[in-house]
Amino acid sequence: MNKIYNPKPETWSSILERPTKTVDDIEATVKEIFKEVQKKGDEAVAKYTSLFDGVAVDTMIVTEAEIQEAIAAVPQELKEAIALAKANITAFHRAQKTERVAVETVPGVSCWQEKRPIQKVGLYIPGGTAPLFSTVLMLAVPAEIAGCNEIVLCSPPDKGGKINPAILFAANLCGVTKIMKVGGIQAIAGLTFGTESIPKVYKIFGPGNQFVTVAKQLATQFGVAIDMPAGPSELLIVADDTAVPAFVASDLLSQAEHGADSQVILVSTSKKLIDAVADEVATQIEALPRKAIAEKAIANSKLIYVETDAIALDLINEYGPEHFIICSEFDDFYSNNVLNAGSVFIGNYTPESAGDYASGTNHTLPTNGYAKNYSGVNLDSFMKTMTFQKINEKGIQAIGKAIEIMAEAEGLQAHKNAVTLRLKALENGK
Ligand SMILES: NC(=O)c1ccc[n+]([C@@H]2O[C@H](COP(=O)([O-])OP(=O)(O)OC[C@H]3O[C@@H](n4cnc5c(N)ncnc54)[C@H](O)[C@@H]3O)[C@@H](O)[C@H]2O)c1
Ligand SMILES: N[C@H](CO)Cc1c[nH]c[nH+]1
Ligand SMILES: [Zn+2]
Repeated sequence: MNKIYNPKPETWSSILERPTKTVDDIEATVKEIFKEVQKKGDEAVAKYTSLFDGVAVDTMIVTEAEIQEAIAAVPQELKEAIALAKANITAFHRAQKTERVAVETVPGVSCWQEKRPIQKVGLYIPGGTAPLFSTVLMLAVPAEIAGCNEIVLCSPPDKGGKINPAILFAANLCGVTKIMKVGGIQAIAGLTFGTESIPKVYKIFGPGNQFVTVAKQLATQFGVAIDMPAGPSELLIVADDTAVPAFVASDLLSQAEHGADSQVILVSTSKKLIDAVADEVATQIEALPRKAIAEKAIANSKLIYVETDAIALDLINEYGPEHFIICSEFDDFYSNNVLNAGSVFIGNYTPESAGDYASGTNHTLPTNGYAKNYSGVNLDSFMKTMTFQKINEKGIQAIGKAIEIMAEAEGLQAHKNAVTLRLKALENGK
């Protein structure tokens, strides 16, 4: 791992550059696939599934028989673990429901705000190198709590043309209404335009590799909303001598094993800790089944020494990590002052994996610095906020004049008239 000591602030952005491909590299492919799916529907989707996933599927739609087969195939122990995770995710997301906000701004003018579910949502579940059934819980649980009535799930088929049984089990458990064997750019294009088999949706959710992430961003140009750009996983840990090097190394490796383009960073005010963590990473990586993947991510990763916690905090806020672990004597300082992070994990006994699976928080989070301007998935992601107003005679008399003056000043006579007619009617006692 690269050790960097006291980097000057002007070098931070190049040191902290993500290893992901730039959007330009992928955009041309995404555009071409979108065009073809829009024109040819299922035929184009099947073509790209065969090209990128190396399999020809008879029908993209998962049947009830396949779901029942999957339910039978999932071991009882895993079913119980999924049930525990689902209960915690449900508890945390249900608690995010908010009351109606109502204010009488002036007597006779009532304004209120209410939330409504997004009716049709598409959930993308990654399946390229690992079948992320935990992501089903993270997306379908809040979708169901919000009251979305069409929940379409897409995930890439394996070489045998099947979706991992745990994904199907979790989807069935969490109220998904339609499951499709399709992944990558072609899945996002299908959800954007609709095909003979894939329903067109209003909003697309879920993480994925760079192809999926760029495709989601392009989907927004065709009127579909997305949760956020949630690309290759990343983790930044700030730790000092109160941290346990073996724990810190295990957390770094947990995100490094996601993909070669994942990025993990340690920031520390202790050179001793940096050395101990580097040794631990070298030892622990040897035993990992996904060592080859983790090694590539670790090669891009950094161990950064800084002199003070204040400098560390500035660097962290500039980076805006997807996940931020704090193992420091000054954990309050970091948790109170961090501005840019998708999800924060505090203390030696809060591994990042807890948020990935079962603490209750959502693991679908902004990457690539988007934690500066996007939230992770939460209950509100599946809802729209609508405002209402009801004005009585007294109310329109209170604000009518101001509206008339403002409409006149904007040169919008019809706007003014809509008020003037009412005010006159009231003056005339109508
Ligand atoms: N940010 C988050 O919240 C979060 C959560 C979970 C996972 N992740 C990330 O999700 C990613 C999952 O990636 P994955 O690859 O395992 O699964 P994936 O399902 O995202 O992507 C697999 C699909 O990519 C397509 N593809 C592969 N190579 C291609 C190419 N050369 N051209 C066009 N399309 C191609 C194929 O259609 C394949 O089905 C990882 O990077 C992981 O770090 C992020
Ligand atoms: N760490 C991933 C988000 O970046 C989520 C995940 C799912 N399974 C394991 N991890
Ligand atoms: Zn993870």
